Amino acid sequence: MDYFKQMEQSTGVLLNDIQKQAVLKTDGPLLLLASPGSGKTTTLNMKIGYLLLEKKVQPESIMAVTFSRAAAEDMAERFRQFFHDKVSRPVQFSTIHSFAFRIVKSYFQKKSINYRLIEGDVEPHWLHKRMALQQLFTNKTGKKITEDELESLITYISYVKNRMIQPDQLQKVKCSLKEAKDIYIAYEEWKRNYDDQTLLLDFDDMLTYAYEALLHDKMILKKLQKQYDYVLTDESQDNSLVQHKIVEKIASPQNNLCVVADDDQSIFQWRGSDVGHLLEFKSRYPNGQVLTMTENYRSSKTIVQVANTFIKRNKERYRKEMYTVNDIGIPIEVQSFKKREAKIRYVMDTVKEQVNRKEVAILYRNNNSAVSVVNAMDRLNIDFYMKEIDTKFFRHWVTTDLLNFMRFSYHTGRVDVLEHIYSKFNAYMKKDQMKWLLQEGRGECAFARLQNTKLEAYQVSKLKQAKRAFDKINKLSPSAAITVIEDDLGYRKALEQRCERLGLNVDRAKEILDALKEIAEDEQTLKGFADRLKRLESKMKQSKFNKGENVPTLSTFHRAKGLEFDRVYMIDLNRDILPTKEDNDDPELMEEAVRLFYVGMTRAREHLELLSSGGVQKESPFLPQIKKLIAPSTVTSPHRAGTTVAHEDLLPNTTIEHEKFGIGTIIDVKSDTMTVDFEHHGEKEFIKQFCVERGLLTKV
Ligand SMILES: Nc1ncnc2c1ncn2[C@@H]1O[C@H](COP(=O)(O)OP(=O)(O)OP(=O)(O)O)[C@@H](O)[C@H]1O
Repeated sequence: MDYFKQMEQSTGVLLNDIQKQAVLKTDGPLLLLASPGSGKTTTLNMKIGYLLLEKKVQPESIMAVTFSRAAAEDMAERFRQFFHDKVSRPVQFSTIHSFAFRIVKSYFQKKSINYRLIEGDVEPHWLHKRMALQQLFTNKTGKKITEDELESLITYISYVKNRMIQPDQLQKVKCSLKEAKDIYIAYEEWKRNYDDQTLLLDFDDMLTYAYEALLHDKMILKKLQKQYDYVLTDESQDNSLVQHKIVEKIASPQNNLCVVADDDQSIFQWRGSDVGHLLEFKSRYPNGQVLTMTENYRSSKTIVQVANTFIKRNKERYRKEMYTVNDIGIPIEVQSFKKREAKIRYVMDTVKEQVNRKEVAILYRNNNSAVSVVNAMDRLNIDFYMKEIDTKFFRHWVTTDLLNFMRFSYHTGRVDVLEHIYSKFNAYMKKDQMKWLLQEGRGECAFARLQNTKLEAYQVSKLKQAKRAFDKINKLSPSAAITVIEDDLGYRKALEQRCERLGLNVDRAKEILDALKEIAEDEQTLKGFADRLKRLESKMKQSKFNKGENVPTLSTFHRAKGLEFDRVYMIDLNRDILPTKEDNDDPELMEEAVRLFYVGMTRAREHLELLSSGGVQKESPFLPQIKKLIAPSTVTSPHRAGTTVAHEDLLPNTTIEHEKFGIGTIIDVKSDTMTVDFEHHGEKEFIKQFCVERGLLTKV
């Protein structure tokens, strides 16, 4: 029996003609360009299986790299599912970083270079890249760097190194932090001069040095080239220039290189991925083959058609027409809620109804969005799995400010706390006054003490007002306390001014404030509020242990790449979130925002909901476009002759027609759910109410 037939029997997947061609083309360069859900990862796995089982290639001779550790794990898992009983030794799937690190280690060993990693677990902690950059920023500006600024700086550095930007070109790289270039230069110098014996290395340096090793150490290069007869890379649209070059060096001179990519899913260009290099494949390998896979196996026709038309607004792309033979499915829902809480409540209500919760994903652009969802889920006792655990929200300056306002209200003599907030409320306190208070130390109410000093006329009443406000705060519920902080003490205005002055992202800061208000709503005391924040942080951290459980997945759009779910909720699709203000001003960023939205949509198999809040005027400008694309032909259910099934019709042995799965017989009915045995799709379980409300079933 031929390989493909055997694989169909053991995995249930019969590859299509293009996929088969991609598997059979083992020798020479191949670029496999493909649409979402077209089976890139499936084909790559089948190809590796083919190399092992049919061509009898040793697993150690295959270099299989992917973009992230999570993607490498997913790929290894899928490979295990397909081939666990067929191959004795698995292929190692690794990230390009871990691969590069192996090269660097042998390179440095040969050159007797000591090195220290300054990312990951670093001891002492001040040697960590983040700490070093914070210090270098302070040295340069005399100020403390904010989290947002630090992120911009780190992104700038990654971009420069991954794109192999030469020093004389640095000023051309955009960064919201104007000191970025100077700090980058100082950072490189600090690493070089740290001590004579040791080289400091960050993760991006691994790539730079690995490439240097391949260029300058012929022995290392030859050894790798000899070892790897076949080189395959998945998600290659996210590889940076230096990463592409490393892979290409190792694959040469045989060039048995299979590059799998979808330029429309390239969403890491902001930190240096280089899809342009990929698109010049033919000029690098004139004899190379390019295969295009556009049949989507994952999603309903509705989703495929809308996503396919949406992505065409981008100009910088390979022309592809994604299509599917899947059923039309159910309409895409686009909803805009007045209030964010209402939106979250709506998502929770529908998630609660789901039996198969691991087929549900809640996706968002920013990690901050996750906090409100986690809060709501925890209140409802719904467990979840988080794809990426980012707890920066709990240490963001807005969160810290609010907690400090509350803390200070308990003891207005705590000048050490006041120091962090005195410039963020409307008492117009001066630096000198704060300095004087700090010298005086903790004690009586700071405002009362200031009243005894020489004050500007306008300060007298302002300080009294501030004292009254702080005296009130600790007797209020957290929600009311935040209103006093925002309005009476003018924190919201101060926040806007601070963002304006320091070039910080004001929308991000307001999002955090709004999320904090949401969390505060269900709490009675300020202590309860602070404890709640701790609980949510710990819940998030614990959520990684729910992997594989029957729980919904929470993820950013970025981290959801490569995944698929029956139901996908894309939340917080608001103006200035996707696309952001910066995206609006830059055509390249705008195209990336479009791709990000596209990646989100194409994660859904059947059910896709696009949700925003703040009313239609606040919704993402992508949503009106999507609404236009939801033409009646793509969204309405195919016409069915029978009458819609009502609750009382849902009885065992009744034959029904489902709009997607066709004719079937109800075989089991429980209080909320029922099981239907379909003629062509086997047994499926449904929520009764959902089927009835949506009119998904008709009587036969
Ligand atoms: N020939 C095929 N026949 C039936 N199903 C297939 C076939 N090829 C792939 N699939 C199914 O299609 C779905 C998508 O496949 P896969 O995840 O490999 O796509 P992908 O191109 O890597 O997707 P993305 O780029 O969106 O992450 C999977 O459920 C897979 O089992």
